[in-house]
Amino acid sequence: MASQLRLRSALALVTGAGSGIGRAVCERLACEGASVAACDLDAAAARETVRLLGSPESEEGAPGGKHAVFQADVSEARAVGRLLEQVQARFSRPPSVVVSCAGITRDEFLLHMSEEDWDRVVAVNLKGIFLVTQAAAQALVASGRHGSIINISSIIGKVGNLGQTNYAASKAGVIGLTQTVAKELGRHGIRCNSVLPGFIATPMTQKVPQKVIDKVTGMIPMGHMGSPEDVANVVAFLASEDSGYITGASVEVTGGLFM
Ligand SMILES: CCCCCCCCCCCCCC(=O)CC(=O)SCCNC(=O)CCNC(=O)[C@H](O)C(C)(C)COP(=O)(O)OP(=O)(O)OC[C@H]1O[C@@H](n2cnc3c(N)ncnc32)[C@H](O)[C@@H]1OP(=O)(O)O
Ligand SMILES: NC(=O)C1=CN([C@@H]2O[C@H](COP(=O)(O)OP(=O)(O)OC[C@H]3O[C@@H](n4cnc5c(N)ncnc54)[C@H](O)[C@@H]3O)[C@@H](O)[C@H]2O)C=CC1
Repeated sequence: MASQLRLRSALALVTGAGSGIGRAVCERLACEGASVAACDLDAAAARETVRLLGSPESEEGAPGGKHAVFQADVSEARAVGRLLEQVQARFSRPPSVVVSCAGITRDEFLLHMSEEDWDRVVAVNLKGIFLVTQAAAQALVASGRHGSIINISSIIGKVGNLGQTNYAASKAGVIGLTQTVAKELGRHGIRCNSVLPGFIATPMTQKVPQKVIDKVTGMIPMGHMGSPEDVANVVAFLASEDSGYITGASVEVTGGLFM
């Protein structure tokens, strides 16, 4: 019962909030009492997420509501700077929980991958997390507040994957970034951890060829794909004081895939 409101004093910024894992994270953190700043490139999708959060004060655009919607491209420095300014203006404080879920794939074998597809995936998945983490950390340190930063990497960042040189590199980079941030910010009471999901049923994996889905599902010790809620459960733990002595960790949520 205690875990149900362990985030009642938290303001959580979630990027990629408009779909899949990010939407599930928003729902779980709100369920545990957090106010949610739901950010996405797709503002309409983020608005739908906030609508789903259901508290009466979360009516879209309700001034002073418990939750709020923000639109930003996390790969753009100016957009991320504006995002943190807008969140602090709306809630009068920096987010104490920051969950970077925004991410894309542009899959292709190395021999045929375009520079553009390399650049875009790294810009969103890695540079985006750098920009959001830096802006949020600067605000927290300036205010003397503690915080928990959770970056969504992937098991692919650990083991690689056919057709994903760009994605694998970006997700491996997230792990290294997270460990370094943990080293630098621990003395400020700011924790930083990575979550490495496996094969999770979201719009992102719906694009995977069925023959590949069939191959990988048979490799998962638990025998099935994971759900966005499986990831959100772990994010909520890392966001809360129940993980208060955990930082720099990479937590795999994979059903045992590639353990
Ligand atoms: C030995 C089985 C190992 C299976 C491992 C699968 C790993 C997947 C777990 C992912 C967990 C985390 C996921 C995540 O973080 C979120 C995502 O990134 S979801 C997207 C994941 N993307 C992929 O896995 C890439 C899938 N492949 C493709 O999209 C296309 O193949 C690609 C665009 C790269 C190339 O298309 P095309 O030129 O049309 O070639 P084919 O599709 O016909 O493929 C040729 C051949 O290669 C096999 N193959 C392709 N990708 C994979 C792969 N990832 N793992 C294993 N095998 C792959 C494909 O089945 C074909 O085999 P044939 O025997 O020749 O039919
Ligand atoms: N689905 C899976 O199997 C796995 C997903 N992940 C990671 O989890 C995170 C969430 O993935 P899913 O929910 O599956 O994907 P999704 O495609 O359902 O959601 C991604 C969200 O990010 C948003 N987004 C994309 N580019 C953006 C940008 N530049 N700025 C702001 N928002 C942007 C999209 O609009 C979308 O709402 C991603 O980082 C992904 O790499 C990691 C491992 C496995």
